[in-house]
Amino acid sequence: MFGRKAVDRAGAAAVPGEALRLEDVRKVYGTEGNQVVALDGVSLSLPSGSFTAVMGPSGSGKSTLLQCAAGLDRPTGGRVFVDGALLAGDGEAALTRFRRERIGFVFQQFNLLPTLTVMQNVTLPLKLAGRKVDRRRAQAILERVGLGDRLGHLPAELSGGQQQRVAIARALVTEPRVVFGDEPTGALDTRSARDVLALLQESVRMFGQTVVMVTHDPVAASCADSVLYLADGRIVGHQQAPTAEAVAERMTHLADEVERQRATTEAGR
Ligand SMILES: Nc1ncnc2c1ncn2[C@@H]1O[C@H](COP(=O)(O)OP(=O)(O)OP(=O)(O)O)[C@@H](O)[C@H]1O
Repeated sequence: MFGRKAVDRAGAAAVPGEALRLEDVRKVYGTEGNQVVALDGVSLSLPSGSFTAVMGPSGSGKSTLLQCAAGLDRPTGGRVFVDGALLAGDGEAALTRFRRERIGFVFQQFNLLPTLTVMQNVTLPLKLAGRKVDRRRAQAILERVGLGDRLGHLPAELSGGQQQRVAIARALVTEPRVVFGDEPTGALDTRSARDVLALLQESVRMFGQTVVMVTHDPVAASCADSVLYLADGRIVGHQQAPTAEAVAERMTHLADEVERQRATTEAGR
């Protein structure tokens, strides 16, 4: 008897302990003659319980990578596996189901529903997925993010940092295989950003959550276990146990390198 994870529908063997795998993922925007290659053959494997930051110059493909890995968009080529399950199937409904079952997402602008209370926002993903709404569990998660006394408040009655903590609770409530963050601290002041990063770290260290976060901020990236560097749609580097200084230095080199390569390409035209 094969377990769910033993063999996926495409026949590739799942790797134990692997939360996310991308195989030669490509994303091309636009139509012929006017194409942008946003991802140019990205392959990666992230273990369960890891915290990864994705960095790279503007336009290097970070958001596209996240969108494709999280099932918010479909790659043009290659394969994405979340917890051994292949992101496949036709149409939006299949993609939506995949996301609801396996993915949590935290956006830069929080994306809470303004007319719903904190508790209603957090339990919404369970309702949408047709799952039992365990209010006690939702409350426990909200207590964990420090908002146990704000259950009946509306998002507009909270600070930006508090709203992002609600968004994290909402992402965690379905027990997703991977939580993706697209600049989750981008709209926050330093202190709120620190709180949000500490929460993400805690979810990884204490609860074995897998987190992948795009950021422009070397300090935020240094909270992750490792950093992946993208340039022109490709992974060009990987750093373990990053410090903010090391990340900032790498980014400076990367920006110079990209600038040099672009100048060489322009000169060759
Ligand atoms: N919907 C789209 N249609 C056409 N081109 C797009 C689209 N989305 C992104 N691109 C292009 O794909 C490339 C990668 O964009 P992406 O947003 O992934 O980069 P990024 O690294 O997240 O950039 P930033 O740091 O500025 O947010 C860019 O050249 C961008 O212009």
